[in-house]
Amino acid sequence: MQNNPTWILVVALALFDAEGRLFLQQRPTGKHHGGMWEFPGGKVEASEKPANALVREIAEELALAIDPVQLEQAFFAEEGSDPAVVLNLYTSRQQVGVPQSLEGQAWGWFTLAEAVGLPLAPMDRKLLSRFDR
Ligand SMILES: Nc1nc2c([nH]c(=O)n2[C@H]2C[C@H](O)[C@@H](COP(=O)(O)OP(=O)(O)OP(=O)(O)O)O2)c(=O)[nH]1
Repeated sequence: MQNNPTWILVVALALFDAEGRLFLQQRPTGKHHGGMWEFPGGKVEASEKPANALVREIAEELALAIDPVQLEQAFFAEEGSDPAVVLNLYTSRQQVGVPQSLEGQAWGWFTLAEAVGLPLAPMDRKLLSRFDR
């Protein structure tokens, strides 16, 4: 990617458990949208394919081994400028163990009704609204 990109690509995961609850985590205070809840994920590096970046981010944040074969492309959102942030959301129903909070973030499993009641980062709220309740 260029030194001053006009847009950046972020990948995120809507991970559902066996009861259909959704995994969300809280952004650390002091960061952009600090304290707000989000789908786990992060920025795609220049040398990476998006799905590989997602697997890396989930391992780094939660010590979970996400199987790329079980990822489905879902929705995207775009926000801002200089740079614009493009967020690609994937879904997975892979049954994972208990996530570990490797970055100290709060997390939980939420029904969709519970999730909409959380203070969500703006694009995460937009994306969440795409799921049927
Ligand atoms: N999930 C989410 N990310 C957003 C939104 N709006 C927005 O600018 N972002 C940005 C914040 C971050 O730059 C990026 C998400 O990547 P990340 O989770 O790796 O960000 P970060 O703050 O931990 O990393 P960094 O900037 O410290 O390198 O997307 C939003 O509504 N939801």
